Amino acid sequence: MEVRARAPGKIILSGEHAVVHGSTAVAASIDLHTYVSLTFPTNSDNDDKLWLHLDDMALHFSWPVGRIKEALSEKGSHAPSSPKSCSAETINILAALVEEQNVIPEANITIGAGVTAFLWLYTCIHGYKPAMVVVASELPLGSGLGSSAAFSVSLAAALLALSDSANLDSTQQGWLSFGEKELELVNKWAFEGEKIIHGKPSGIDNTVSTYGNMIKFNSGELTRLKSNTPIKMLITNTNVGRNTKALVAGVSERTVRHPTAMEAVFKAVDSISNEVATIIQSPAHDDIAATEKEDKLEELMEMNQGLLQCMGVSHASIETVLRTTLKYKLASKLTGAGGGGCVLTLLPTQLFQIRKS
Ligand SMILES: Nc1ncnc2c1ncn2[C@@H]1O[C@H](COP(=O)(O)OP(=O)(O)O)[C@@H](O)[C@H]1O
Ligand SMILES: C[C@@](O)(CCOP(=O)(O)O)CC(=O)O
Ligand SMILES: [Mg+2]
Repeated sequence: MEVRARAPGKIILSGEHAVVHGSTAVAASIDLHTYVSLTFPTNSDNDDKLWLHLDDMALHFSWPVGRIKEALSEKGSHAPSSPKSCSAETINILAALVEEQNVIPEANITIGAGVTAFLWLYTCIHGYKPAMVVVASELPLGSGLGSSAAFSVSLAAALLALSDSANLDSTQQGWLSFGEKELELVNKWAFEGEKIIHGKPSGIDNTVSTYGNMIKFNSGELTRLKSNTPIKMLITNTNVGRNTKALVAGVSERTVRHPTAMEAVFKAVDSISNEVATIIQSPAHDDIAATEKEDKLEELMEMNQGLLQCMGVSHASIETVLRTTLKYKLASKLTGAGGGGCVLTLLPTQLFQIRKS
């Protein structure tokens, strides 16, 4: 039997990093996904391996399930309905299982964290059962568009769909529908995956990837946002690679060095995010109101970008995009962890009419 799941990436409109320290943030899912297929071999296949194929990178892993069991010994736990954190000791054991495969090139070494997260989610949800898992993604990895969360959410969804504890309704054309309880479980497991990849995630990325649409997020609480006017954002990828875990740790270190100043920065970001959420949800009945709304959002994006610079997560490549878009009077901010990665630019609806006059 095969099950397939997909989960979207995201953009953060306001509040990245500060959200890790308790501030509010606003995020929206995007139409780029990570896809996971899970197949259990039939008895006649006589296969005792757990296979993982990362199609985009042409990386193929396979572990005899007995080898995983032996390495984890009593540390493994098979409890699909009780999401559990992976201890530092178990992360090391799983990372060693990944490393001994010797398939990840030095240049892509950060992929190891994703594969470690895979082994944790798989063994917790399915124990030591042979299976084949294939992953493919439309998202650029390590660019701020939440590939780590889309990976964790799509994986958790596929694994839970075929677990004993799943109680999913079949809808038309063979699709399974996840109810509120199941979505909550997917989100919790995905958060455990994100912890292995990010170190200290806020949970916003896995939450928006699980529930979709636009959300306001604060300390694990999500509020769904409804925008009644479209907001267009251009996403520019600087193509400068970076690692979320290192950037999040850098902000925490700065916070330890300058607690009072950083507290003020996080408080300002919190106000900005709440204002962004209010503006997004406010009605705009005509072009003038829509333009006013966009002007306010542009100003808040610039303010948020300034505060991200205070946190030390901007980058020369991001500044280049900011300067370039400013030439056209367009406002931009980094999105995700920064340090390279992607930049958002608001594209006003009246762009062409306004700029011409
Ligand atoms: N399709 C995938 N296959 C394996 N690992 C993945 C995949 N997508 C994401 N990851 C993991 O997530 C990491 C990138 O996450 P991160 O640094 O948080 O950036 P972002 O989430 O913005 O893309 C990768 O280095 C890898 O460990
Ligand atoms: C920096 C942060 O706010 C977002 C990270 O997003 P990404 O992994 O760069 O897509 C971290 C988090 O909230 O977990
Ligand atoms: Mg990430």
